[in-house]
Amino acid sequence: MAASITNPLICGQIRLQTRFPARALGNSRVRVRVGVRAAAGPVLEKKGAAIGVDVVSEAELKEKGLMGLRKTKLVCTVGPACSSDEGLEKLAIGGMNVARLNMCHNSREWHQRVIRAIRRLNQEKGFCVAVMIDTEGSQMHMVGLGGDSSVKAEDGSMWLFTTEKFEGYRPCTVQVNYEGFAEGILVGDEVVVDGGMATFEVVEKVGNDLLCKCSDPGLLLSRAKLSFRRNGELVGKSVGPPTLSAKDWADIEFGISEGVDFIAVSFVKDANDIENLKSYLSERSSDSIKVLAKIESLESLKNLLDIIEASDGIMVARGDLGVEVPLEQIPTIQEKITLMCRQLNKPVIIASQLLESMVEYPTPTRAEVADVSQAVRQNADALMLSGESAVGSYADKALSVLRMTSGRMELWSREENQKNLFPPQLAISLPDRVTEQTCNCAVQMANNLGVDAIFVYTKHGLMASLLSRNRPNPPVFAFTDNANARMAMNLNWGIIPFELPLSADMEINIKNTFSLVKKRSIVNVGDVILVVSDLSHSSAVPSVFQSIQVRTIA
Ligand SMILES: Nc1ncnc2c1ncn2[C@@H]1O[C@H](COP(=O)(O)OP(=O)(O)O)[C@@H](O)[C@H]1O
Ligand SMILES: C=C(OP(=O)(O)O)C(=O)O
Ligand SMILES: [K+]
Ligand SMILES: [Mg+2]
Repeated sequence: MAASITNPLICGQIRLQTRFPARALGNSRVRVRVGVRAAAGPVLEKKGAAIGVDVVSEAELKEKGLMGLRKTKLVCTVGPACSSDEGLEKLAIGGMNVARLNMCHNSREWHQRVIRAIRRLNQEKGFCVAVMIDTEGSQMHMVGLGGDSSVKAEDGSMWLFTTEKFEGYRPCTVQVNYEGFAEGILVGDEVVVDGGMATFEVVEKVGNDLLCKCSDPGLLLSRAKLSFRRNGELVGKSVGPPTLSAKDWADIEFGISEGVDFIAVSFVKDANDIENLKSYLSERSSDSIKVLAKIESLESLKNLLDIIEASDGIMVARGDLGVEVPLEQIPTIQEKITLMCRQLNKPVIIASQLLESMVEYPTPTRAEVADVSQAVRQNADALMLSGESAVGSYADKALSVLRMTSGRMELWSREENQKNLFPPQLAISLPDRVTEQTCNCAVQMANNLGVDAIFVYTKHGLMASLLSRNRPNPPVFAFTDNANARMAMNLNWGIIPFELPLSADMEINIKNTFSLVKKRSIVNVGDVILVVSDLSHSSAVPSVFQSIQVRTIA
């Protein structure tokens, strides 16, 4: 590995000394406005093709400069409120990096139309929106209440939990969706409804059913979630349906055939759930699809480290998580998961209720903006909208609130980032450790020198993600010749992916990309670029030659 600084004289110019400190703090050329230009978005011209960068990043760059580029990625759930071609285009213009399709809702034909519309927009208009499907997941839950939206369970009342199927409502009887729900359950165990809305004690096993006494009264909502506790501890995996149901597998098959970029797995229990899906994708030659684990159950919290290691990324699914654990624990769990993901170099999405009030209202609450800011401050890779974009009337505004709020917090955080430059060592083998160290040092150098951008040439996005992991001040432009890698990088903090043919000769790549980005005024003469690569350095030296170089756009 060689860390060579090309042309130190150019980089050491006085110009840099006077100009850089301000820039390193983001003061120069950066305008993060809180006003809303959101709904309309920037003026876009479709010319992304030759250099393989999306029109939205390019427009943002022209408007705000290199240091003003947004780092936090945005995921939008597509539902009836935004699924038209116009609705999707508005979200794309507004900065949606990933479209999420929740397979709980709507038909496969409906989802297929949306996926194809997104692909068409990407192709015809130069966006780069990745597609994520989110499995329904099989959870143990109540089945209907015969039309009632809720029923009250009184203290001491006796209830039958049964798998018998019937129409309508029978007093004090709860239908359960999963046949084997009572297997392994003992008299004295507790049935917990919606994480504690109401609790029952098992008094008798009657065939496959459970006779229970209400020990903590409360409301039962239709489709309320059921779990079991023994001596205060959750009763584990052997009880309840498998993580991926037959319908989920059919949805995954659909995702493979539509060539989606991400599959988010609901109610993951342990690393096996993820490993099974990944090996299936591999057998189907679809291992370019990234598998995200949704952390939304107590069980997943118990196996957190293994799950994160097994997956390609994590979603902190606060909606269901908040049903399983006391709400006051969610903020610390979120922070812990976010930190672990960064240490293990996996992108993390913070999801659910970020701007919940915007499902109905055109402005967020102060508390919601604070919650969004906190997630950005924690350095989450991505933020997600659910109902705000799927069914709300203000999808574009909600997206713009995410955009503006994250931009503002990123700017403020930049100064502080300097203090967190050294994450723990990750790799064990020497070659991997070299890559990791190269990226750590590169970011330290980039921040200290206050360079204008980091350029990385990457086959699968690994080096780009290792740079992103260090949360550098300047943007990371990741050049890849792999379309899947480009889409996957849509979830990585601070990376702007470019897709274009790469040569085995690094010098050619550097010359080519420098000239292309200059021609498009993405960078200007005099801009200082830190270049990182692990592609072979020259055709005369075919072996991998990792290097960090600092070059000036001439
Ligand atoms: N494809 C869809 N079709 C209809 N409604 C949807 C769709 N996707 C999401 N929604 C609605 O948007 C809301 C929020 O989305 P999400 O958080 O993904 O779902 P849920 O709350 O059901 O887990 C849900 O209440 C759901 O009704
Ligand atoms: C994102 C979540 O999952 P879903 O919307 O599928 O319930 C959640 O529970 O927060
Ligand atoms: K889901
Ligand atoms: Mg959920």
